[in-house]
Amino acid sequence: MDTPQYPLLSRTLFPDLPAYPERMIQFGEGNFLRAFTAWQVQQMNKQGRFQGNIVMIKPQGSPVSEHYAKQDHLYTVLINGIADQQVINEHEIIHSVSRLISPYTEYEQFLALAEQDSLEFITSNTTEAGIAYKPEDRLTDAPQQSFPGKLTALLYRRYQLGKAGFTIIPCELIDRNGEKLREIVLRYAAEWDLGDGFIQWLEQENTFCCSLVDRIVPGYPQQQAEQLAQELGYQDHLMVTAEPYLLWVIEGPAWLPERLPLTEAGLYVIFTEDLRPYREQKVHLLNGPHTAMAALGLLAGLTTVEDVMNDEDLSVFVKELMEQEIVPMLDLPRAGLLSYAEAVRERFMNPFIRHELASISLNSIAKFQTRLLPVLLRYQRERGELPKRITLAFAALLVGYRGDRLARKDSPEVLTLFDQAWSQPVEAIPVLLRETKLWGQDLSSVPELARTLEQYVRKLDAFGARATLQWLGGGSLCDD
Ligand SMILES: NC(=O)c1ccc[n+]([C@@H]2O[C@H](COP(=O)([O-])OP(=O)(O)OC[C@H]3O[C@@H](n4cnc5c(N)ncnc54)[C@H](O)[C@@H]3O)[C@@H](O)[C@H]2O)c1
Ligand SMILES: O=P(O)(O)OC[C@@H](O)[C@@H](O)[C@H](O)[C@H](O)CO
Repeated sequence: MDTPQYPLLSRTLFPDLPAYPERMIQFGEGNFLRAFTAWQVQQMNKQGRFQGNIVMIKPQGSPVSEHYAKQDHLYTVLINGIADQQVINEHEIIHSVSRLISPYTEYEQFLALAEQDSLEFITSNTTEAGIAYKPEDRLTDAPQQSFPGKLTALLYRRYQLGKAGFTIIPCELIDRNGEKLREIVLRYAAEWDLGDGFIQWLEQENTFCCSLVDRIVPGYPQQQAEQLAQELGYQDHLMVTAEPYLLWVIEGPAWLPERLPLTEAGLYVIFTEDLRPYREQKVHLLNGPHTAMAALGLLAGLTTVEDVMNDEDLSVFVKELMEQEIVPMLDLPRAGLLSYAEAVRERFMNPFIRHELASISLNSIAKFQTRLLPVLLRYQRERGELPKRITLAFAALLVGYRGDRLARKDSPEVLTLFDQAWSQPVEAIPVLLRETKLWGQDLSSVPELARTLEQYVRKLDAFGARATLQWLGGGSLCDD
C-alpha cells in the first residue's frame, strides 16, 4: 500500500545506524529470511558478538524489487504475539543487510564475492524447490539457473583464488538440507570437470550443516500498512511481521557455536549432533496441521489460522488431529510431544498476526507428501485402519485441487495432473492415487484409501466442510 505522505525508510532518515563488514552471504531475499537470519544477525551485532552484515543474493531471475535500493536495504520487522504470558508488539529497523545482488544482472559482482576474505558464512532459503539439480546448468552460464549451480560457481572461484572455504547453513524445509546441497554441489563439480583439487577443497575447507527453522512469518502486513506508516512515521515496502517464537536447530561441528554466537546472544538456537527428532516434531506437528487446516478451512470459507482456531469444529479437529493421529506416530516421548502440540496451538491462536490459509496452501501437494502422508501411511500400517482426520484433510485437498471451488496455487505440472484426472470424475481418485509424481509413490494399494476418499469427497461436495467435520466427530448427515 502506498502512503506517500510519509517519507520512505532509508539511511537518510536514520543516519546513525551502524554498518559492519560483510560476513554472511544469503541466497534468498524472501520474507522468512528477512525476519529470521537477518533479524538474528542484528541481535548478535547489537550485543557486539558478531559485527557482520549480510549480502543477499537473488536466487531467481524475476526483477529485483526497487524497494531494496530505495530503502538502503533497511526494513522493519514487527514482532507480534504472546511470549511468557506477555503481549509483545515490537518493531525494529533491520540494518544487517548491506546489499542485494542479482546474479542475473550483476554476475561478475556476484562472483567477486569470492574475493572477500571477510565472508565466512552462507545461508539460504529458496523454498522447498530451490535445492535442486538442473542438468542444463554449466559453469560458463552467467548465471546458472539453479541455486546449487550458482553456489558451485561461487565456490569454484573462491577455490581458484586459494582462499578459505565457507560454513554453509541452508534453511530450506527439506530433510537433510545441508547434505542435499553438498551432494548437488559435488555433482556439478564432477560433471563440470572442475578437478580433484576443487573436490578436495570443497570437502576439507567447507562445512555443510543441516538445519531446521521455526518461526511463523506471515510477511507484509498489508491490512495495517497505512496505520503502521502513521505510527512509525515512515513508509516501508519491505516490512515483515513475525511471531516472537524462534527456533533454529543447527547440526554442525563443535566449533560452530563460538564462531556464530547465536545462543550466547540469547536466541533459541540449538547446536546439535542430530536434528532429526526436532525435524520430525516440527514438520509433522506444526506444518502438518497447517496443511490440513488450510485444506479444510478454505473449503469451510475461513481465511486465517486464527479463524480456524476460533472455530468450534475446526479447532477440535486440529487438536484431535495432533493428539490422536500425529503424536502416537512419532518416535519421541509422548509427554514432550503433547506439550509441544499445545504450545503450537497457542502460537496458532496468536491474535496479533494474520496468517492466511491461502498462503499456507501454496504447493499443498508437495507439503502433504512430506508433512502428513508419512503419518497416514504409518498409522494405516500399525493400526490396520486409516486416520480419519488426515484422510479427511486429504479428501479436502483433492476437492480443492479440482479447481471448481477454490483458487489453486501449485506448479503447472501438478495442476495439469489434477485437471486430467478430474476430467473423468468417476475414475479421478484412483487415477490420482496412482500418480507417483504427486505423492512420491503409488498410493492405489493402500487398503481402503480410495474408497474412503471417495466417500469423504462425496460428503464434502454434498454437505460442505463443516457438516462433514461434524459427521466425522459423531454427528449425522442426511444420507447416513
Ligand atoms: N513464512 C514462514 O512462516 C516460514 C517459516 C518457516 C519456513 N519457511 C520456509 O521459507 C520458504 C520461503 O518462505 P517466504 O515466506 O520467505 O517466501 P517468499 O516468497 O517471501 O520468498 C521465497 C524466496 O525463495 C526464492 N525462490 C522461490 N522459488 C525458488 C526456486 N525454485 N529456486 C530458487 N529460489 C526460489 C525466491 O526468490 C525468494 O527469495 C517457504 O517455502 C518455507 O518453506 C517459511
Ligand atoms: O512456509 P510454507 O509455505 O512452506 O508453509 C506454511 C507454514 O506451514 C510454515 O510457513 C510455518 O508457518 C513455518 O514453517 C513455521 O516455522
